[in-house]
Amino acid sequence: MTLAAQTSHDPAEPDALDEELAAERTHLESSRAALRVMRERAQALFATGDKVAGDAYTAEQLGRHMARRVKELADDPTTPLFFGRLDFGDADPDHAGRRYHVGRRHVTDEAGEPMVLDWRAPVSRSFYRASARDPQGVAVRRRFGFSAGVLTSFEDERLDRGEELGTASRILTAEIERPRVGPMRDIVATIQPEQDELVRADLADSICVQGAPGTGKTAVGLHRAAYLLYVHRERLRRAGVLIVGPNRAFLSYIAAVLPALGEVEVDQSTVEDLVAGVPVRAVEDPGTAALKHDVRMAEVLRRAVEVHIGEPTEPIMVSDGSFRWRIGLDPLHRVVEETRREGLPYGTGRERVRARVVSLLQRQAEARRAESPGDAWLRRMAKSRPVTAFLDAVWPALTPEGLVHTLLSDPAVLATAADGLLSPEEQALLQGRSTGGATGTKLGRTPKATRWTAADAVLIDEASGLLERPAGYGHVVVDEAQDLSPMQCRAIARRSEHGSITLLGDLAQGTAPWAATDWRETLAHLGKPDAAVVPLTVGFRVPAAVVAFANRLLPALAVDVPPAESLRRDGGLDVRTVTDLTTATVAEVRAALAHDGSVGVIAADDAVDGLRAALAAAGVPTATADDVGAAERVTVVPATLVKGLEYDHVVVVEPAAIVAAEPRGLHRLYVVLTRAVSRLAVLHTAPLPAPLG
Ligand SMILES: Nc1ncnc2c1ncn2[C@@H]1O[C@H](COP(=O)(O)OP(=O)(O)OP(=O)(O)O)[C@@H](O)[C@H]1O
Repeated sequence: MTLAAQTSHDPAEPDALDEELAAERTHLESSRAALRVMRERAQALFATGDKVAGDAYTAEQLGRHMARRVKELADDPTTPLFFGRLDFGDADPDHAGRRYHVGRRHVTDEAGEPMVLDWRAPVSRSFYRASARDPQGVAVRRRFGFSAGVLTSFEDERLDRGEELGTASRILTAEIERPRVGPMRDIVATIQPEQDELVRADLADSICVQGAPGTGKTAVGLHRAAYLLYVHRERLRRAGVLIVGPNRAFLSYIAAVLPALGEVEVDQSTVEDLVAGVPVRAVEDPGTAALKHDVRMAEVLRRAVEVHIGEPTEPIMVSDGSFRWRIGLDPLHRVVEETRREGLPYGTGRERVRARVVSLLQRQAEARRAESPGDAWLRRMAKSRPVTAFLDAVWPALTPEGLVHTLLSDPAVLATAADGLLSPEEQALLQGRSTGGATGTKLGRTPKATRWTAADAVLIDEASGLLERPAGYGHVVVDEAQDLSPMQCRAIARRSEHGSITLLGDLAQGTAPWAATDWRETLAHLGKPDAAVVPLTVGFRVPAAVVAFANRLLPALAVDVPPAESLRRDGGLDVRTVTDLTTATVAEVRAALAHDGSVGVIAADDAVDGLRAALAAAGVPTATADDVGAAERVTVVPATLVKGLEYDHVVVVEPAAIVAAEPRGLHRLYVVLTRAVSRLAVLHTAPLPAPLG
């Protein structure tokens, strides 16, 4: 094997370079050995954990902690332990003359000296941000090139001599142009300065990233999660971090990134799963769904809850066996009114009323007996029949399903709650009176017997938030956020009320009927109206020629987004009229398989099965989009599932059919055309949609 050692600006003797490379390899080997020792120690502690811990609870806590620690210290032989090095100059006050290797996690030797610094450590920031203009004390920045875990090259920038490569770095270029296979990988080695600024934003800051396809939004979101977990370990471990993605195929595509960065405890969910309080067993017409996702429904639901709070009509008389106690109407009015004014979630309010009633009883008992009744007495009174009957009259217990069930089934209840908010036609639509109940919610006599739709689940989640506040996350990353409905935003807002969010999206890729056209509105629904909207404009995925082709659609998409510039000058675009789509697809896939990398065939949803069958018949096995670990190199993906994914070679089959399949079909086509990493082939029999023709 030849060692392709290279420096960019400092041609030195090849022998010296080989020596340097050899030294770096030695450092890599000893770092790996040190990591092994760290892991073995953790494992040993894990094994003896229950012997050293005092009690079962401590043992379990310790066991869990050690299990996590062992996982965090896993070493993947195919990913390099470090990817960069910083040599500080003599003048730096803190790090004068020091040299640090920067990698995926801290590795220390037996004496506790650092061998590799975590990329998230404060010093490592200079690896991403130092420049010739602002060297931040760094004399030399070195980047390493790897192939299958073997260190093959390095590239130096002498920042102290004003040298800087920026995006001209050969190692960056190689990483970007690398043929893609399998799931998404981390980008720690090549995070760009403007991305790093977002990754390292303060935990308190909510931010919204508007970026064209392939500008690294998903990558930024995942790395920010990893960064925040590093800096605020304890707090975020308690509060939790959540990643929200558009569908399960996408989540499985990104699932390996955080574990590769040593972060194994992050929740990942689709919005649908986040609000899955009830099973979804019915499908809805788009019009009714859009109405249920409309933000006015939040107010309808709030009112529907509020009408349950009534006025006390009779005093409470309750006996404890020895005495009969009485609470008159006036104090009961005051209790209800005071609690109502506090604006608590309804369920919490009910318990607050109960507690206040009990404390009125307690005061009477104290006055009579000159001593305070015990806890058992208080509990008994709280659960006594007269107290519960009073609560049921003025503040009845509600369930979210019950509430939505009534709203969808009882015209009078809906009319009251929706008065001035929804037109009579809209109310009829909600209750399936205008569609004859052909699609949509299949109402049963009870909530349990009802077959709910996905939009019902969103309403039920809203109702549930009105009754009880859900446990929130410390930080939530929301990907493909342009497709969130106002009601879905509110579901996320409830879960991030006391935390911050990273919102990632591209208005041009909005395909939902309620897709955002202005980030400010989305942010307002998310409860973060003041979050900064930051653009990302450098594309790392799609070759320039393909971007130019896809961008012809932009004027027709009616969104105001900054155009992106592709870093990739390579790549190929081939748009062809064919006579038979199936035959042409099979031939195109065969040709693509001659190259390295993944092949994605993207077609209108209803064409997918046919294409898979044709490919199978031609001896080309294919995988489905949610099976990222599949051995097959070819995936056939329905257009509606391809958002956020990428393939090395993309074959788009019949764009006109993709556009015709849905109201925002042109936006969908824009998504579809921007999935290619190296080559895009567009095969069509029908004329191309107008903007492309
Ligand atoms: N700094 C970087 N260095 C190397 N690769 C990068 C960098 N930033 C992004 N990439 C790569 O570019 C590709 C696109 O990134 P990503 O999927 O995060 O983009 P996106 O903006 O979320 O795209 P989309 O809008 O299509 O969902 C990925 O393969 C990612 O690894």
